[in-house]
Amino acid sequence: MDKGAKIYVAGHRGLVGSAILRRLQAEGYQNLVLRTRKELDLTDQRAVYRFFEEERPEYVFLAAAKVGGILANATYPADFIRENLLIQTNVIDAAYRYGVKKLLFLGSSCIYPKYAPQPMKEEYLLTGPLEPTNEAYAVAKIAGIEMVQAYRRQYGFNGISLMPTNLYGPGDNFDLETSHVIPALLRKFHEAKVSGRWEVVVWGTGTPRREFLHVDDLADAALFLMRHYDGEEIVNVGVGEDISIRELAELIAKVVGFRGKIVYDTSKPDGTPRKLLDVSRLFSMGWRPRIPLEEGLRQTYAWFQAHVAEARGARGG
Ligand SMILES: NC(=O)C1=CN([C@@H]2O[C@H](COP(=O)(O)OP(=O)(O)OC[C@H]3O[C@@H](n4cnc5c(N)ncnc54)[C@H](OP(=O)(O)O)[C@@H]3O)[C@@H](O)[C@H]2O)C=CC1
Ligand SMILES: C[C@H]1O[C@H](OP(=O)(O)OP(=O)(O)OC[C@H]2O[C@@H](n3cnc4c(=O)[nH]c(N)nc43)[C@H](O)[C@@H]2O)[C@@H](O)[C@@H](O)C1=O
Repeated sequence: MDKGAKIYVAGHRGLVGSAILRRLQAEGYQNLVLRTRKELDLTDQRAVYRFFEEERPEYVFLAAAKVGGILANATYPADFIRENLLIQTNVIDAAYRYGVKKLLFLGSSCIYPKYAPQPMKEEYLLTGPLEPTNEAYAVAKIAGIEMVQAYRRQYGFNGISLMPTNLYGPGDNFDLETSHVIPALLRKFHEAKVSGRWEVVVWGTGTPRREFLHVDDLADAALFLMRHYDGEEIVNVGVGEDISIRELAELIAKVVGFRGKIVYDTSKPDGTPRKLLDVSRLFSMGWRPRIPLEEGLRQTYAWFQAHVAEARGARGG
């Protein structure tokens, strides 16, 4: 990917896409092709073909998808399977047809079986039943992995697939119904602190364990693999360590400065009991994450205060 290469970042306003865009811009890439969803709906196959025919990007980072936390996945499975199948099928096929040199597809750690041995190696894919709360999303992601591999085998198309663990960082979705746990808890603790409430409700039992990667580290890994990896095998992207939701809640309370009580709403789902990736494939290539969790949470909280809490305050929300 030379600095003049024409690069399409699909989903450049999302958590991951915006981090990849920041990183590309910081490294001096200027020939970037960007479209908002309003300008190009990636579920519309004809529009996607027209776009690739006109723009002819050389590299594609596919970071557009229907994404959400445990409750959104469990409540809207039809949207998750439909939109993700359409977006990824259209973009991967158009990339192949219109001569893209390399495409990077993003899966997720939820593609692995619910009770996979921990940490989860890439070869555990399709070895057991999935977690029901995100089965529709996971099946779409697994189809995307298969499609990238099939296009490599049949057509020699250079697509690679990354399986990131749970991500967080600036630009995340802070909506309490649809977000992932980190943005939800940052917001809940912040709002409790500023309004003087003494209790914060955390979903589930607090016992599930999750692994969290800052999105700037994910963007770093995405560029690293775009440059150095051309294989068919999927690659896990994570930090190699996990923590319980209870420990996470206590850490976020500390970061935000909330000193009240944390209560657990066990009517909400826990989801997969544990999701820790085996990252030895990626680490053996020489890549390492740089941002420790507490530092990443402090930086994300500062971003939330400046961009989300401030804007809501200004709107009186
Ligand atoms: N967040 C996480 O914890 C994880 C994410 N991933 C993967 O990373 C990728 C990016 O996720 P993330 O950045 O978190 O998601 P976001 O929801 O933050 O961003 C998704 C982006 O996709 C765009 N998009 C969605 N639907 C369409 C459409 N029909 N046409 C055009 N654009 C569309 C959105 O546009 P708009 O802004 O206009 O709505 C948005 O920019 C996904 O593949 C996801 O599965 C993997 C593991 C964990
Ligand atoms: C990235 C990943 O994200 C999803 O899977 P998940 O890991 O279960 O994601 P989550 O961040 O929503 O929850 C993690 C844990 O945290 C608990 N939890 C506590 N309190 C809140 C809370 O307030 N909000 C949320 N969302 N969760 C909470 C929650 O009950 C669960 O035990 C899938 O979409 C999946 O498809 C996927 O790819």
